[in-house]
Amino acid sequence: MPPVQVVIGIVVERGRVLITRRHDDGRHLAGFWEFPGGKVEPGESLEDALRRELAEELDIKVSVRSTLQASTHDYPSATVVLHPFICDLSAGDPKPLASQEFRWVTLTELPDYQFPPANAAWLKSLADHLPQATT
Ligand SMILES: Nc1nc2c([nH]c(=O)n2[C@H]2C[C@H](O)[C@@H](COP(=O)(O)OP(=O)(O)OP(=O)(O)O)O2)c(=O)[nH]1
Ligand SMILES: [Mg+2]
Repeated sequence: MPPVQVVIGIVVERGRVLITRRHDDGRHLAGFWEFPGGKVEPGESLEDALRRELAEELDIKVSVRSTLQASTHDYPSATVVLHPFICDLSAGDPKPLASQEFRWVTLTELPDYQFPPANAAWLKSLADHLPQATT
């Protein structure tokens, strides 16, 4: 199977980042915290996929500031390539349309949340890429 391309939004607002919690439904990574996003559909650009996912999952619009290097992780079920985008919130108040809950957290608080193994490669160095102090 070819790798699954996944876009994720690291939405920054007033020194905090937006994280969402996956449903406790027994599916892949159930209950883990993550950054909103999802799988890129055929024919879609990465940025179009990001806008679609953030609209579908949270009813928000974002403007992209920068991207982080893509990272690849092998899960037992599939290989996933994560494409992280650092964004500003440009419109809307987040609603947890596809997750159990969302939170705005500082980078200092981020280690208190359990993220999927694929995020570990870059999560610790996230501060180096963010626009302002988020502690
Ligand atoms: N959204 C998101 N997915 C992540 C992160 N880290 C990570 O390993 N993943 C994995 C989990 C999934 O195997 C894969 C795709 O994410 P997803 O479940 O959000 O995909 P989707 O929104 O298209 O949802 P679905 O239609 O498959 O239910 O990426 C992350 O920080 N955010
Ligand atoms: Mg998703």
